Amino acid sequence: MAAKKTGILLANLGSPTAPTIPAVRKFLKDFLWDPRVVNIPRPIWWLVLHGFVLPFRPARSAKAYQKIWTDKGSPLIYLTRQLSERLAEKLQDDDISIKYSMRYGEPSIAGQLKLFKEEGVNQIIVLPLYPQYSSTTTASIYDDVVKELNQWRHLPNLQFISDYHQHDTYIDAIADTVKSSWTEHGKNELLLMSFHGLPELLTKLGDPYYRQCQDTARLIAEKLGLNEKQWLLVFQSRFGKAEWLKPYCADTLQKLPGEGIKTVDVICPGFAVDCLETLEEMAMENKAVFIDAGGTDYRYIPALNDSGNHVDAIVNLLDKWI
Ligand SMILES: C=CC1=C(C)c2cc3[nH]c(cc4nc(cc5[nH]c(cc1n2)c(C)c5CCC(=O)O)C(CCC(=O)O)=C4C)c(C)c3C=C
Ligand SMILES: [Fe+2]
Ligand SMILES: [Fe+2]
Repeated sequence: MAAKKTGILLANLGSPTAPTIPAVRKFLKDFLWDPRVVNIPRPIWWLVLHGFVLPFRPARSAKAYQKIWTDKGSPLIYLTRQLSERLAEKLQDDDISIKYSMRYGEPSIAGQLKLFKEEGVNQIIVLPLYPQYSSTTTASIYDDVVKELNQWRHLPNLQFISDYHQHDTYIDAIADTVKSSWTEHGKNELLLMSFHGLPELLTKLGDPYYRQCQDTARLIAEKLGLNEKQWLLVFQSRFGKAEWLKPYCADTLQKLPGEGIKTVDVICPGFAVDCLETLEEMAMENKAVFIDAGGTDYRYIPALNDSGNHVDAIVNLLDKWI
């Protein structure tokens, strides 16, 4: 019998290959054509996407990507890669192969699964780097995994981690980042917990994302001993004209100084690693909204990224299978 060999596949969203208009257009075309992300009848959505979104949005998004792009490329991609490297260093096991992948772009999920096959892996654990499950993100990774495995004759054991929104070590790790910030810089009046938004309709159709964000936020607040006046859950990154989950982050930041809250700490617990949505939208754009409205201190606390706490949380999460 072949020795047990486990493949751990971290999966994240993906980024354009460069912060340029053509590269961003290619990325958005791939991402926004996914029916899990936008579930509008195909002919109608094709016309809207090609007539209104792809001619205009890439210029705006490319500008935003330029502000956060680094020598190592997109933060989302290099931080996911570094996280997988730290995880391999921590596990130090020849029977475990760790790879990272992107749902849109490279390295692709299909390509990394094929490499596992060549390595003789007979157990695969897929960990989407989305603590809260959404049909738009987590399920799309599942679709991509299954699309590849559908072509295999000999299927491995497969474990798909659909969420970890209330996992102890993940909650502890986030709470620790907040405590470290408080120790280093002092505690602001309010802890704002911002999650990526989602069309409201999806919750009505059974997507558990909204409830899972509420659970995560409450658990973090409890862990930090905050009363209900000391924290707030908001949703960022609205896209398009439909109603999305509320309260909207930017509207809230606009109002807070007028209500007497002039200093905020900000975390984004739904993002495993920093990316466009945290580094540009939260740490730059929304900071300006708050300061322009009369706020005096806005502190964005980074995502878990490739920290030891994050690696420990993932090892703990995978413990049952490795
Ligand atoms: C209908 C549109 C979108 C849905 C639904 C959506 C859900 C969703 N997205 C994330 C995580 C990320 N999104 C990121 C970027 C991004 N998201 C959308 C649109 C939807 N997201 C767009 C158009 C973009 C691109 C940037 C822009 O033009 O504004 C990213 C960052 C990618 C990067 O390269 O850094 C992440 C991460 C979640 C978790 C989610 C549902 C819960
Ligand atoms: Fe998004
Ligand atoms: Fe955004």
